Amino acid sequence: MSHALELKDVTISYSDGDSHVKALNSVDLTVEAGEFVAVVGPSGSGKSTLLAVAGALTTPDSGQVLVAGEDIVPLGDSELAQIRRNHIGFVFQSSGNLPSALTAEEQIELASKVIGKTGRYSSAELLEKVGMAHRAKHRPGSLSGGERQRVGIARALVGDPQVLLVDEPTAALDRARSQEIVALLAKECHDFNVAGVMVTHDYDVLGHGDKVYEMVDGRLTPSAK
Ligand SMILES: Nc1ncnc2c1ncn2[C@@H]1O[C@H](COP(=O)(O)OP(=O)(O)OP(=O)(O)O)[C@@H](O)[C@H]1O
Repeated sequence: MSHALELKDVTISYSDGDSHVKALNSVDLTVEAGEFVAVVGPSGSGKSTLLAVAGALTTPDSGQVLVAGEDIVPLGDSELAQIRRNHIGFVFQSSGNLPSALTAEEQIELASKVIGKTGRYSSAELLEKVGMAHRAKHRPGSLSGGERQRVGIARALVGDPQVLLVDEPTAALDRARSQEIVALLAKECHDFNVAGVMVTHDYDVLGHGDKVYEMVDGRLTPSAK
């Protein structure tokens, strides 16, 4: 059986004039279906690069990135776009990028149209799962930061992705809301059988990870919660 997501010996470097940075330095990571992994590290340590590589947005210099058993590194742009549409959901920092004119329900329906499939659950069911059924007709302007994040999570789960990539989900939230949102992310990964990877600065939310890794200067190592 293949793993839902696997990075093997992945390296990517950037040059900027005289300086040369290994944003990812021989990174290995395996995430199983239904597992929620947290990656913590300081600014500039390579966390966003890790998500970009795992999410078929950036091709590494070397190594393998296997999504549902397929190495995506050799693929071209249109095939990578297909991998993103079919297999990967993204949750962003504050879900501030939700179109302001659309209700919560319409946000989910739009995402479904964009990827061209619905998946197991209707938009109403997805909103129910993230505790937002009662706010389905509300637009982002009348939702709190935590509620917007819940809509962002439901939107990322449209179409049954195998991998959920989460970038600093608590950046715009207070402490209590941060705990709720990360607990919800972990629960949805377990319930939807999705391989989740969350990158964060926030040490307080690491307890929700089934596994925790630390990123320092492009190197990923297992860590205690
Ligand atoms: N496109 C790029 N061109 C040049 N350097 C880059 C590029 N992307 C990332 N880097 C460099 O690679 C390193 C890792 O960056 P990355 O954004 O992955 O870190 P991060 O841990 O996500 O940081 P933050 O928490 O501040 O978002 C940094 O030194 C950054 O300056």
